[in-house]
Amino acid sequence: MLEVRNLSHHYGDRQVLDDVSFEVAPGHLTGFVGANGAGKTTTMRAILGLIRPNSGEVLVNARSISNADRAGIGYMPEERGLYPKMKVHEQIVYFAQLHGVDKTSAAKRADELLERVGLAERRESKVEDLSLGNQQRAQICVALVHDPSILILDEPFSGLDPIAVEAVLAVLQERADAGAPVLFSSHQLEVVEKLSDDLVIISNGRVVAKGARQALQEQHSQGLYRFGIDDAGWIEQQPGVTIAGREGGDVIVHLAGDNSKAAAQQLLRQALERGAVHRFQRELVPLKTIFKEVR
Ligand SMILES: Nc1ncnc2c1ncn2[C@@H]1O[C@H](COP(=O)(O)OP(=O)(O)OP(=O)(O)O)[C@@H](O)[C@H]1O
Repeated sequence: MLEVRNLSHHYGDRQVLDDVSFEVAPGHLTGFVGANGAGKTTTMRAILGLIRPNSGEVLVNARSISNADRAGIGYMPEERGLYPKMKVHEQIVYFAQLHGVDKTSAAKRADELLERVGLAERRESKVEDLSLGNQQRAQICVALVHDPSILILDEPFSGLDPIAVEAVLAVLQERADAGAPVLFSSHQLEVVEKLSDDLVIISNGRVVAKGARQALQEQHSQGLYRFGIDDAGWIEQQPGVTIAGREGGDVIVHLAGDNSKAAAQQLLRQALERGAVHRFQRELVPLKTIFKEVR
């Protein structure tokens, strides 16, 4: 378990982290989202020990994080740190060796990772000759080559095509399945929604929402139901019903009151009396909506 506890930090008289606390559970992919300048990179740097926060602490398995813990972190910094003139495979091996992996194992692991992220054919290319998306894939290999026990990734999916997103996700999931806590920041909310088990949302240096992604979505979706019915004109005339949206022939309704579950069943009965119901389900708001609500 990786835990950030009560982190606060100032740059000059500007407070950029204000009592930030959250946990990244082993085996979980935790999405870290927030607007530009919200404090994600600063938090990650504090975890890595690259800045010393004014107050607060970082814990690994309930103990203060040690240098050994930090050496075991796979970090993908926001400012990408590859050497442009170095060849891709050579570079990944070089970084693995910095983490104490012997050259033979590093070379083998680098080949495996390059294969996994679809970059094997470019192993002998100089980094500067790669497209930005491919440089990104190489950077991910660097973060993973020493089989890190914790992963901290600043925008790992930016600039990746959908196939590469899938490939990178599979590698991250594998590390998570091996028990690593994985924290990744991203502005691609639909990607975060798809990938993350847990969420931390930060706004102006404060954590404004956190927890299991599904639970957070459910919490923000109280009273929302989707009906697939041919004629929905009558539905908005019902007391306590407002139309929250229409999509692909479905109507999404919001049911007011504490017992929206019972109200939904009542509405379903009415709909069935009027004709066929092609679809009836609870509707989950997208992460984008939650993000706007809490920030
Ligand atoms: N070295 C620094 N000196 C002064 N201010 C800084 C420094 N680094 C970051 N900041 C400020 O701290 C705040 C938080 O920045 P941070 O990079 O942590 O945000 P972020 O959430 O990662 O943003 P983004 O999504 O744009 O990468 C910003 O207002 C930024 O300008």
